[in-house]
Amino acid sequence: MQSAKDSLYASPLGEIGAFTFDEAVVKVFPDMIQRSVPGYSTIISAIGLLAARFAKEDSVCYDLGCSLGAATLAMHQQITTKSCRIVAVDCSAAMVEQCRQNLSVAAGGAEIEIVCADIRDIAIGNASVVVLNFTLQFIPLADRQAFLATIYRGLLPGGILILSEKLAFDDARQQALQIDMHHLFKKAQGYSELEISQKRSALENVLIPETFAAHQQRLKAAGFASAEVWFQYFNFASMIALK
Ligand SMILES: Nc1ncnc2c1ncn2[C@@H]1O[C@H](C[S@+](CC[C@H]([NH3+])C(=O)[O-])CC(=O)[O-])[C@@H](O)[C@H]1O
Ligand SMILES: O=C(O)C(=O)Cc1ccccc1
Repeated sequence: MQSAKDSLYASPLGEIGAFTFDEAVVKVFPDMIQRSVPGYSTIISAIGLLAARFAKEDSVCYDLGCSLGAATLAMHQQITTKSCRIVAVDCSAAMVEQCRQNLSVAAGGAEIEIVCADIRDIAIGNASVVVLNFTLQFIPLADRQAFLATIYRGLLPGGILILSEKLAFDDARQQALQIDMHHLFKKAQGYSELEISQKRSALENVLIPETFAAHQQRLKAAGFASAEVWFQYFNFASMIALK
């Protein structure tokens, strides 16, 4: 997936609008997410491995908030199960359009269906794998419990939810340190102080992180038997919830 360098927040912006997944973001998205999310590539690879382990015959693997289809592609490359289908969903028309182009190379193996829709509105059923890779954080807090309950109901017994999120911390010093370390990570990736602070403003009230404890509690309340972190790099974590 070739991509232009992300310089969307490099020049001073008079007014910083709320972050959206529009055409401008789509053009630079692979570079943006790679340089902004510590461990992103590691998580994508592991999603492929986990999908290969959990994908059941005649079941569906969902990639919810698929963006350009990186997790779908990883699952497609790793799944060897017969008659397994992958459904990739995103509500950004610009993302879905580019995702269709990116995934057109994925021939053979699991069939891929790409849907432009709000993930809160789709039917989820017969699922062996559900991926929410940095997507739940953009869903309003008030909708998160009901949405996870819908995912739980759509999963087959023994199914897996892979939930990756930017985390918050209850302890004030941890919260300050982890955010600081994320900003140092971004600086080391070539982002300037201005880019970091303008993007931070754009994400305010758009990307809402929660603590691991809050996620774990919600997952259990939705019905999941267990929920644990399998990967964390500063304030970015990926969790496994099992039905
Ligand atoms: N309600 C919604 N319905 C559908 N899509 C949504 C919704 N809200 C947000 N999105 C979509 O969720 C994606 C979040 S990016 C996911 C990365 C990807 N998973 C990856 O593995 O590369 C994460 C990030 O940019 O930090 C965007 O494409 C939104 O359009
Ligand atoms: O850039 C950030 O600060 C993030 O939290 C990650 C991110 C990555 C891509 C789009 C939106 C947020």
